[in-house]
Amino acid sequence: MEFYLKCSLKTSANPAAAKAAVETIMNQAETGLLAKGAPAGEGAKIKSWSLDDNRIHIELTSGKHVRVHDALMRLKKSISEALGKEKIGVRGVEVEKFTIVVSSAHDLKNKTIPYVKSVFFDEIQKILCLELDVGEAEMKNQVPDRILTLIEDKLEQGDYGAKAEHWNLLWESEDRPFSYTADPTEDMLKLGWLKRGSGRGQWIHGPVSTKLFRTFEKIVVDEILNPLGYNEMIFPKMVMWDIWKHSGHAKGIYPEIYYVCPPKTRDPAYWEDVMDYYKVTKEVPVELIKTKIGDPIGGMCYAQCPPCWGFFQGETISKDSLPIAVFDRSGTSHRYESGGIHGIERVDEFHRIELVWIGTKEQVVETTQKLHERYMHIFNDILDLKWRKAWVTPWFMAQEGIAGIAADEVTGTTDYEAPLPYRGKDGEWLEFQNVSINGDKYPSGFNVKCQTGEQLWSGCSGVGLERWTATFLAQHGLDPDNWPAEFKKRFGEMPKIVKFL
Ligand SMILES: Nc1ncnc2c1ncn2[C@@H]1O[C@H](COS(=O)(=O)NC(=O)[C@@H](N)CO)[C@@H](O)[C@H]1O
Ligand SMILES: [Zn+2]
Repeated sequence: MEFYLKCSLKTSANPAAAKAAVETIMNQAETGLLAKGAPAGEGAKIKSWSLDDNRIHIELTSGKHVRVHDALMRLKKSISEALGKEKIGVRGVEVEKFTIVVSSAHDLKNKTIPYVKSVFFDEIQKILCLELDVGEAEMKNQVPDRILTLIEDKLEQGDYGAKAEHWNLLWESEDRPFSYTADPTEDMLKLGWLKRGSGRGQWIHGPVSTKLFRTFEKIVVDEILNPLGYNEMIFPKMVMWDIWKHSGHAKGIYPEIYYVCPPKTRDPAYWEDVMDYYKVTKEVPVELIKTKIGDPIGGMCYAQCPPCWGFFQGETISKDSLPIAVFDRSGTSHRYESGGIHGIERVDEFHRIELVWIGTKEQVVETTQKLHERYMHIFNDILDLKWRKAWVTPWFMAQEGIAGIAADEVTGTTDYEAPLPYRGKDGEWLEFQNVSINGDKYPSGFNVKCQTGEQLWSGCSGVGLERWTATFLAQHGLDPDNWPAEFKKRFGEMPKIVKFL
């Protein structure tokens, strides 16, 4: 990897008066200024420098240590001091050429990258040459470093063939016969348990399917949350960009967010023309409305746990408060899912119980283990499911568009999956929930510290109620007489169904 920078420092007057001082700085730089922080001999190098009547021209090269833009800032600081003594000021930096060369087996697919003027792939030398379009501000703000990281991620994604999901079987329950093999959503519609909402991937749950959701929720409360001491919180459901910047979601969830825009003003007079248009035409003037709403402030709840970190952000948590175990079930999550008509197993608006636990690495690993044990009890002894667990790409990496698995063998996501008999013997299994150890990602992302100074870790688990319902009914059918006794007794009486004529 090689960085190259050709630039000049603009001076308020002819720098000739300080030539000797500049010469000394340049001569000592490679063993001093530009070597600091780099392994021996791997600092930045000065390829050339010269003075003219109001500029100091500099050419720099570097490897990945003391990169040329950092090297320039160091030189600029020291030259400014020297020029200052001659009452000459440095008036900024002009970049003539900034290139980064990295070795690469193949070209980049998408070459439009912010602040990148051109991308050239040399097939023979197997190198990728990037020409950047950056100024002093971008160099100070480490934009070249982020561009390099982005390129390395893209090249790696290319190797994985985009999003190759990682999947390793951990455990599978006993096989069991399935007496019911129809699509539960179809039968729920026929029986009037639910109806499609008017929104894409949206459902209206009648009393029966709602009671199913609430029974699953009650099982989670009675079998997990109360016994393990989880306290309920209410996480915000409209998520601001700032949260997703800290959680990492701002790197990759744009294709699936339901965006939220505020009105430009709440003054009714401003909206009168919209109201009049509707009253006269009975049509909502969407084009007109688009001119009257502000920029998106964020989006509807997507991963459910990120907004809870606003509660801990910037704090130091006392040792005796750890481990923290909380959950949220205060509202819906929204994802602009893939097209096509799905049953309730894949919806745009869904209901999830999100568990979050925070502590030292040991506490988080122990809490996670206890959770897996409780889920094992629920799925085997109460819901009597056929199901399995698999170690997969951590959910937070997948949501940042990164494939592969986490660095250490502890951080990662366990997907809970079940077969849906109506999909047939080789049908795709459905992920009905997951449990993740998220490592230090969120405490670091939100700057949350522990009184003892140990690195905080966290975990989370998303219980999808549509997914539990789809799985449970797909395997047991809609007739309560065929439901496992342990579930049936918790469900109780079937609610009165609204009859449509
Ligand atoms: N489109 C969807 N429809 C129904 N349920 C969904 C949908 N997307 C996710 N879920 C539910 O939410 C669970 C967790 O979603 S996840 O993206 O895998 N993981 C996260 O977002 C983590 N924050 C844990 O919730 C899934 O296992 C599933 O049960
Ligand atoms: Zn989560």
